[in-house]
Amino acid sequence: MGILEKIAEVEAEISRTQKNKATEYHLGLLKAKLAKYRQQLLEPTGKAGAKGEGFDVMKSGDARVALIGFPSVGKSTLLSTLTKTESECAAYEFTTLTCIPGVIEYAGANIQLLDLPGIIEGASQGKGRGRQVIAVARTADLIIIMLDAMKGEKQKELLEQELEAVGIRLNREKPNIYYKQKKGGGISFNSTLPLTKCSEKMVQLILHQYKIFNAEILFKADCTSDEFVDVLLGNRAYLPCLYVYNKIDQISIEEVDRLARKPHTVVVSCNMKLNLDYLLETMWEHLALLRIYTKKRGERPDFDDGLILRTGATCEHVCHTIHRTIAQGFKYALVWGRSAKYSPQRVGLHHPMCDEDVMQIVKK
Ligand SMILES: Nc1nc2c(ncn2[C@@H]2O[C@H](COP(=O)(O)OP(=O)(O)OP(=O)(O)O)[C@@H](O)[C@H]2O)c(=O)[nH]1
Ligand SMILES: [K+]
Ligand SMILES: [Mg+2]
Repeated sequence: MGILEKIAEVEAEISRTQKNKATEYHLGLLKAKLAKYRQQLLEPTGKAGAKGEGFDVMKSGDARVALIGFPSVGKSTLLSTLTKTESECAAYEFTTLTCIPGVIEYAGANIQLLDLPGIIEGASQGKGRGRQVIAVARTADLIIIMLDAMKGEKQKELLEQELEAVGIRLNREKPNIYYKQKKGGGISFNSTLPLTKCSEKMVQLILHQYKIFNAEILFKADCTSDEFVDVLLGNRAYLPCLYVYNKIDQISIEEVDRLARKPHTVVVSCNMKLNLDYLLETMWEHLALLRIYTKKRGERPDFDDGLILRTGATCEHVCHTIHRTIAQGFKYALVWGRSAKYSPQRVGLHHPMCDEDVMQIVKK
């Protein structure tokens, strides 16, 4: 039996099985099995083939945003509208057959926007160019799921399933579980709080299925067994996602209002250029990039020429962005802004920076 049939079989069994206390372990195990098969599907062992499968587009700029959606929802129209790049747009499906990069200049940052071919149901299993599109999506800092406002709900669900199936987790934190495989000593299981969605027994059964008999596990949050499997398999991508409903010129104002209130959602019309400014603003918020302004002693900072860094960046990251040798001669830095307890605060290399901080480096 091929891997696809195995997957189909387990999926069928999951949907046949009623969800209740008695079937809890059985279902948990089935889901762990499913995750295992999908893993095998994505990373065929031995032969190369999976590698280099994506479209080779160089990363450039400060961040990368990938446009994912069914055919003809308006992905290329959006790229052509927001960037100087033209990507062919047409009323027929699968107009775009490869990855087309464009650049959005916003708040002093260069954001790479990638137009991609439309994907369809079954993409994660290799239908159409789905696998390649998804491979690119994994490399993005933000995913935009573009939807046709007329058929958004169904499309949204299907796309989420496709991305989920290949280990992409949208708008979710990495589960707070410590896991380490060991050479001996059996399974050591602990949790820092009472667990309501998973249990030691469940974890043992799952590990058994993966033929793991020695490991250390510490649940630091009330996670589910699915989340444990995610940590166990390890190659999950936790990415922010924005849902963009396009073609709102085609639906009623009440419907526009309803869609606009959903979380992580922006409604637009690319053809009519409606709400695109708000889309850029929300995109920027979801990327959560930091703008850091440096200054020399006795001089004013240059607010037109900031450095762009990622969330979680420290003083050390700022140094590296300026030049790779700066951190070596670093004594301390003075920081003005939201990350400082008082302005200026004297900080070390590990100081976490905030958006729009001003920094002055003092050398040894
Ligand atoms: N009514 C309406 N039509 C739009 C809007 N934006 C795009 N379209 C139309 O939708 C059709 C498809 O647009 P594309 O940009 O080619 O869509 P795509 O998602 O790139 O499609 P593929 O590359 O085939 O996956 C074109 O005929 C566009 O003119 C919009 O805001 N409103
Ligand atoms: K199209
Ligand atoms: Mg297109």
